Amino acid sequence: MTLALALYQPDIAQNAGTLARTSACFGLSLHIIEPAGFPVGDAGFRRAGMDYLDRAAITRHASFTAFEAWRVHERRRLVLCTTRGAVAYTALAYLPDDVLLLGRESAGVPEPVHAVADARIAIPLAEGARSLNVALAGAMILGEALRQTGGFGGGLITDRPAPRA
Ligand SMILES: C[S@@+](CC[C@H](N)C(=O)[O-])C[C@H]1O[C@@H](n2cnc3c(N)ncnc32)[C@H](O)[C@@H]1O
Repeated sequence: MTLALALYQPDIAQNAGTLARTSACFGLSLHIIEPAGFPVGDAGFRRAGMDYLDRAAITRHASFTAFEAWRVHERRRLVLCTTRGAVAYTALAYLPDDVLLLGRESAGVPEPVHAVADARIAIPLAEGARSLNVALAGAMILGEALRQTGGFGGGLITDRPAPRA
């Protein structure tokens, strides 16, 4: 099993398309928790996802309740990425089948979703900064989770320094 990304009621098609492309590039599934603020076939979604959408494993869940039924059945942890996170994203020990949940652009996630998460993580920001773009936050957190769990693909030949010429 691999890590998975989940988007809570995403508002902006281009961000969701970017994250669909990111998921496809790392062979991960993307879970969209509806309602989204755009039709999932939206032109902006397709433009940002490009031809990677053909290989993206996207599941749409009609509600958070439906998403939770899937997740609990799969016995995966729910890791909420939130500006209100109690733990720095580099301090969490990720599991290879964690689901990384990103909140909606306009409002994050509601309190009951916050409460049900197994872990709540944040990317620490400079004093006074409110939040990152959701796709950038997802990419940073996914990078750390893949690094820790050995999830990067076979395209990486070596992580040793190149020999001197
Ligand atoms: C634009 S932000 C949401 C802003 C919203 N007002 C809030 O405070 O939750 C959209 C999503 O990106 C992710 N995100 C943005 N900045 C983050 C950070 N510094 N740490 C963790 N997640 C972040 C979270 O999943 C967040 O719900």
